[in-house]
Amino acid sequence: MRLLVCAGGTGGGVYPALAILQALGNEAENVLWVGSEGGMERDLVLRAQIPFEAIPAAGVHGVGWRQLPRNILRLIRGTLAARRILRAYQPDVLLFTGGYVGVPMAIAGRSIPSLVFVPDIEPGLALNLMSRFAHTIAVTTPRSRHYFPAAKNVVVTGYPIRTELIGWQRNQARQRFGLDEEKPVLLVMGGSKGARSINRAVLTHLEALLNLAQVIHITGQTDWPEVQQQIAHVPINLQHRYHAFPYLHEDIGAAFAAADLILCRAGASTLGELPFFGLPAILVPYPYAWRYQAINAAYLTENRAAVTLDDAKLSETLLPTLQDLFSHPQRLQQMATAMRALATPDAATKLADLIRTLAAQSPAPRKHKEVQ
Ligand SMILES: CC(=O)N[C@H]1[C@@H](OP(=O)(O)OP(=O)(O)OC[C@H]2O[C@@H](n3ccc(=O)[nH]c3=O)[C@H](O)[C@@H]2O)O[C@H](CO)[C@@H](O)[C@@H]1O
Repeated sequence: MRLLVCAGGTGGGVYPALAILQALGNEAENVLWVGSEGGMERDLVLRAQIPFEAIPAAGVHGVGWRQLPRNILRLIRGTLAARRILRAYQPDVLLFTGGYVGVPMAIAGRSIPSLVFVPDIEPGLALNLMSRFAHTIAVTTPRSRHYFPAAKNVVVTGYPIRTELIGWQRNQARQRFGLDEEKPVLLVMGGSKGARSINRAVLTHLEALLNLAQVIHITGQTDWPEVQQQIAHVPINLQHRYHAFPYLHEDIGAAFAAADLILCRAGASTLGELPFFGLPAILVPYPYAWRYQAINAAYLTENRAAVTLDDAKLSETLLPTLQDLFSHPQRLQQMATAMRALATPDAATKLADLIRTLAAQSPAPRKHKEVQ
């Protein structure tokens, strides 16, 4: 099977595809990953030792008049580059999991069997466009179905989990970070790039927060220097409770397994990774990402697995919410149970099966008309 993965932008577009490749195992030997020039996918994909090529990509929706001609030009250049890659690589199947980079590839490769995995409940603009060309659309929750025409082949698979997240025991995970086994642990993260408002609210209340719980704080690269300066102001007797990192690669699974509660954005991964770990959440949807994160957060909150806080009021609401939750361990336990009930641990396997089925439908090699 010759598989071409086209995904990128941020971690949210990359990790689901990596999880699917892991589930394909040896069958995924012939893989080429096409990402966007300058995206964060390059490092993540090369880290996983997968061959990588970059093409120009840019969004055109909601872009100002000055920027629009430049972005349209990039889209055209991206489509031409995608055609060249398809002609040279001749894939049997295309896999898309997110990012603008998929749009030129979906246009250039529209005759090739393709799977679009939509991680968020509501498909973003780019995935919506790609799904028009897709042979199969896979979604995280049944709630996504009504965003697609009934005639489309939509399969609910759940959100795929990377193998490096699996297998951590709570004790072992706590030891990994040098955490006390008895005291509660709060994990703070802002998605793959960090979240300034979450970082600011945590730093503002850090002392009070460390009196409530031990904290693993993943800051993102941008705010890391500022956070490092603040660490010096943490009272000496509380410093051992604060564990800050700019980013965690393989150890992110240990952070999830060690925590009793997470404070985070509501990116698509929260629909899969938090249920997998049965990790109750305080969700702060990113207010500038259309409605996607608000819809994800509403789903987890309606299922009583999370509470949602407004980004604009976070500095006032964060501490009382944490005090309330940590003083009601039974409620936290109920949220954990509700979160675990949403888990779909076989999602990666189901997605790998869909790819196998599509590969079997692939026309004889070197017959894809659009790319000749
Ligand atoms: C601001 C923005 O537009 N965010 C979007 C972006 O978020 P983002 O790129 O943050 O994506 P997600 O929240 O879905 O996933 C983040 C991923 O990064 C991993 N991780 C994070 C930090 C770390 O230190 N180590 C690590 O491995 C997490 O485990 C997770 O797998 O893509 C998501 C998926 O389309 C969308 O739902 C979000 O709305």
